[in-house]
Formats: sequence, C-alpha cells, structure tokens
Amino acid sequence: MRILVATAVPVERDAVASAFGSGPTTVDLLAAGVGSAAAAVSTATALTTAALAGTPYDLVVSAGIGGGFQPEAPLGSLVLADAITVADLGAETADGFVPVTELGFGAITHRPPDALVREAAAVTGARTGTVLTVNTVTGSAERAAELRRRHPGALAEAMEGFGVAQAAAAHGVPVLELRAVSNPVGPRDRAAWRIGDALAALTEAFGKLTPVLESWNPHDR
Ligand SMILES: O=C(O)c1cccc(C(=O)CC[C@H]2O[C@@H](n3cnc4c(=O)[nH]cnc43)[C@H](O)[C@@H]2O)c1
Repeated sequence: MRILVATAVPVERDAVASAFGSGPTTVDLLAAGVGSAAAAVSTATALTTAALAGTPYDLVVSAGIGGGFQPEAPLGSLVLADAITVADLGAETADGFVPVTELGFGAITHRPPDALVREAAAVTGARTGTVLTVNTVTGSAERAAELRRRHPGALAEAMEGFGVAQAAAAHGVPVLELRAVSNPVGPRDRAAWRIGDALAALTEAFGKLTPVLESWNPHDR
C-alpha cells in the first residue's frame, strides 16, 4: 500500500510527519502549494512520477487546516470529507450562482470510498461531511450562509481538496480529505485562528489514521 499525503504548506506537512517518528512508513508527504491549481499540478506530477517508476500510489490524502462551519465543526475538531466539492466553479447569473455541471461541463464533486471514510472517522473521531474547496477564504456571515444554503452537508472549507481529488481521479486513485479546524467559516478575524491547535490535532489524527490506511484493501470500496 503506497499512500501520498498532500498538504498545502510545509508546516502542515511537518505536522503530519510528526505522527510517524523515525520508523519506516509507506506514506510519502508533499507540500503541494496553496490553492486548487497548485495542489492539482503538484499531486498529478507526484502520481505520474511514481507510476512511471513502477511504484504507483494506491491512495491520496488531501490534508491540512481548514475553516469549520459553526457550530457543527468547532475549532480543533477534525472533519473527514464524504464529499469533496468545489464551491465556486461556475457562473454568476441573474438567478444566482450556477455550478459548471449545470452548464454541461465537468464535475464539482469527488466521493472518497464510503467504507474507508467510516473506518477513518471511527478511529480519529472526525466528523464526516462535505468539505468545500474555495478560491477565496470566506470572510463574512453572508457568504458563510450562502455556502450553507447551497451545500447543506458542508462542515468545512479549505482551498486544495478538489484539486488533489481531480489529480487522483485522473490517475484512477481513490482520495480522502482530512481537515483540522483552525478557524470558523465566517466574519474574518485572523487573530482568532488557532493554527497551532489544529496542527496538533492533525498530528494526533495521522497517528491513529495511518495504520487504518496502510491496512485498507482498495477492493473493499
Ligand atoms: O489570512 C489570510 O488572508 C489568508 C489568505 C489565504 C490563505 C490563508 C491561509 O492561511 C490558508 C492556508 C491554508 O489553510 C486552509 N484554510 C484554513 N482556514 C481556511 C478557511 O477558513 N477557508 C479556506 N481555507 C482555509 C487552506 O486550505 C489553505 O491552504 C490565509
């Protein structure tokens, strides 16, 4: 079982690495960049490189900190995606936002394997729900409410999951997204972000999650 974990920034990558100590692991870590496009390019490159070397990945995990919708996803808690949905890929119309799928193009959602999500949530204590991918961090109550109206199952937002999932799908590799909540989705208050607590939660989660991922049989989907 070969696993690729893609974070956005090095501090998130290092938080995941802290879960492994110095022993051998089947997990490779990648700081893939902030935003969906950077994450997609970096992840696709890593997947292609591994495949060409004859050692393809079996699973990709998009991981890092994220905003949590309140009160369902409190600061310091974990959210595991049962759906990875891009929230702002579409068109503004006189009737409001229309996703690209309703315009006849592409996809807006990738779905991680059900059984693996259930098992991973049980071992980490993560809540399961939709994790939105956005290009702009939400900064107002109005935008948060609009996202909740359009995505009633959303528990968290971040900026990379959909890009990582697009790359994984192009390679036929299953994907997970795990977010540790560093801030509420809503009015911007950068001083209230609890990044340290979220990174600690990410480390603890990977300590519990990795044995589950390593023993997962991809045919149990
Ligand atoms: O403070 C800012 O202005 C700012 C603007 C863009 C990005 C950031 C980050 O620190 C984001 C880093 C990383 O964290 C994820 N993240 C964390 N909270 C949220 C959120 O509420 N909404 C979306 N993304 C979030 C994201 O995946 C970034 O990669 C700060």
